[in-house]
Amino acid sequence: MIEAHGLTKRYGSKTAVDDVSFTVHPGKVTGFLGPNGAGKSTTMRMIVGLDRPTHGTVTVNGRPYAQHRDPLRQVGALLDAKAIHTGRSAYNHLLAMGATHGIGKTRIREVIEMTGLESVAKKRVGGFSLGMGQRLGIASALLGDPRTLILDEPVNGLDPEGVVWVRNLVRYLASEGRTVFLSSHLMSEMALTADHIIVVGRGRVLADATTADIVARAAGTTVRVRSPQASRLVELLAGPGVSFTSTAPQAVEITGSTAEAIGEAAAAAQLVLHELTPVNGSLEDAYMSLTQDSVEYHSGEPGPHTDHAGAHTAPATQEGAHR
Ligand SMILES: Nc1ncnc2c1ncn2[C@@H]1O[C@H](COP(=O)(O)OP(=O)(O)OP(=O)(O)O)[C@@H](O)[C@H]1O
Repeated sequence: MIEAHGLTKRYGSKTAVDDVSFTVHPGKVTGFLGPNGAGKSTTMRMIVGLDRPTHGTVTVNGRPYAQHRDPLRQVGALLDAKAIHTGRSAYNHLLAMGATHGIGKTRIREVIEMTGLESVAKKRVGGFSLGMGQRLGIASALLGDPRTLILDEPVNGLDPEGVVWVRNLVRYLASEGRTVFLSSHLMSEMALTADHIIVVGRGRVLADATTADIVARAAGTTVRVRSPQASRLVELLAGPGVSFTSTAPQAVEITGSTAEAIGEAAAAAQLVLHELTPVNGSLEDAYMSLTQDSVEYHSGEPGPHTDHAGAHTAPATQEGAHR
C-alpha cells in the first residue's frame, strides 16, 4: 500500500508536485497517468526516498521508505532503467544488489529466467538494447520479492511481445495481493492493464477512480446515426452544445446528445433511422478530456497549417472537428 498525504515538491519557483493525496491499494494494478512534466516521476522518486518532499508525507507499506530495514523486500522500483553500472554483467548487477539483503544466487537465476534474460545475463549491461535494459530494471525490481512495485514507464522500448509480457506479469503480481503502481503514456495498454487509474496534471490529481469509471466518463458522448434523412435530423437536433460530424453520405456522428434523445426526436418527426449507436469512449478519450487544460508542452497540428505559435488547439467541439 502506498499512501500520500499533501505531498508537495518545489524546485525553486517550480512546483512539480502540488499537494497531492492518494492511496494505491494492494491486489490491484494502479496506473499513473499525466502529460509530460505533470509530476509522475517526481512523485515516484519521493515514494522511494530519492527526493525529499517540500511538504507532506508518503508511506509504503505503512512507513516512509527510508524507515524500512529491508527496502528491497518491501518495494521494488524501476525508475530509470539506464541508471545501472554499464561495466557489469546483468548477473553481477543483480548479485551486487542481492548482497545487500542476503539474496542468493537461486533468486537471481529465478528473476533472470522470469524476465527472459538468460541468454544475455553474463554480457555487459553497457551493450544492452533499450528493451533488454528495461527487462533488467524489472528483474532488479522483482529481486527482493517485494510487496509493492513501482514501475515508471516499464514498457518503454519493449517490443509487442515484451509489452504483453509486462501486462501479464503485473496483473499476476497484483493477483497475488501485491501493490502495483505503474506509469505509462500508452493509453490502450494502460486500459488493458490497470484496474484503477490516477491522473495528474501540473502536479495535481485530476482523477482517481477505477479504469471503468474513468472510461465511462468519456463513453456515450458520441452517437453514430445513419438515416436517409440525416440532414433533416441534423436541423432538428441543432442547438447549444450539440455538434455533428458527417462520416459518410447519410451518416453522422452526434456529440452532446444521447441515443435516447436522438431516437425520440427522430420518432416524433417521423424520420427513418437505419442506425443509432452510442460510440464507446476509450481511456485515451477520457484522458484527453481530463488533461486538456493541463498539458504544458503542446504540439502543433501536423501538415502544412501547423500553428507555429504552439498555441493550445481548441477542444474538438466544433462541427467537423471531432474525429
Ligand atoms: N531536479 C529537478 N530540478 C528542477 N525541476 C525539476 C526537477 N525534476 C523535475 N523537475 C520539473 O518538475 C516537473 C515535473 O517533472 P516530472 O519528471 O516529475 O514529470 P513527469 O510527469 O514524470 O513527466 P514525463 O512524462 O515527461 O516523464 C517538470 O516541470 C520538471 O521539469
